[in-house]
Amino acid sequence: MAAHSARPRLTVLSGPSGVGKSTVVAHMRKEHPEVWLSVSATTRRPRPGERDGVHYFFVDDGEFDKLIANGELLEWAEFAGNRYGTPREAVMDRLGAGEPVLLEIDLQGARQIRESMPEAQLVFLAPPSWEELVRRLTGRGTEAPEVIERRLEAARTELAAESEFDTTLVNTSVEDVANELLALMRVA
Ligand SMILES: Nc1ncnc2c1ncn2[C@@H]1O[C@H](COP(=O)(O)OP(=O)(O)OP(=O)(O)O)[C@@H](O)[C@H]1O
Ligand SMILES: Nc1nc2c(ncn2[C@@H]2O[C@H](COP(=O)(O)O)[C@@H](O)[C@H]2O)c(=O)[nH]1
Repeated sequence: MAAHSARPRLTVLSGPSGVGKSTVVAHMRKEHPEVWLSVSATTRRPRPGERDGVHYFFVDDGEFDKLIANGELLEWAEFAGNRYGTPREAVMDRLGAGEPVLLEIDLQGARQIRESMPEAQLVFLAPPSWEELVRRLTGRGTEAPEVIERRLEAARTELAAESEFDTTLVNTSVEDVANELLALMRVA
């Protein structure tokens, strides 16, 4: 098979908090439930409606320490006061079975994946503008003002790192971006 038609097997989706990563992925998976998304572990408290084992594995600091110590995380990072990590085994099982895998993680995690799995494709989701990013993050209504500030501070660093990624998608239309991501993953 020609190299250009090979299916990319691991795709990392990153971008500043509030840009719409979860919204795009949820839209994509409604049409294509076969796209497997890694469920991360986090020390963040659940938001209303978030379910353990579905949106995240919600753990305390001690449990997260153990995941790190036991080598159970493929990557992990501290983001805006909480820790987040990708459980290694489930990802490796899927990749071993030849299935496409999607990670939705922050810039620090994307950099770690680039180091450990250079064959992964890194996709950056960018906002149409800074003002729109602030509007989305604030409008979501899930974070206190001081947490929004921390996330926006991190967003400046993340936006400055766009050139480290293989591809940038601008999230103007959820549907368009979901289709572009599917095409990059060779699912549709
Ligand atoms: N294309 C879009 N146009 C307008 N609003 C959007 C668009 N995409 C997402 N949103 C809205 O922006 C807000 C943030 O989206 P979402 O929670 O998916 O972001 P995220 O990147 O996953 O954030 P985080 O990294 O903090 O988890 C939500 O209220 C969502 O409905
Ligand atoms: N490095 C990692 N980052 C992750 C992981 N899971 C999620 N995230 C990123 O954290 C921020 C904040 O998420 P939120 O749900 O609290 O809004 C966001 O950028 C996520 O993409 C992970 O396993 N590793």
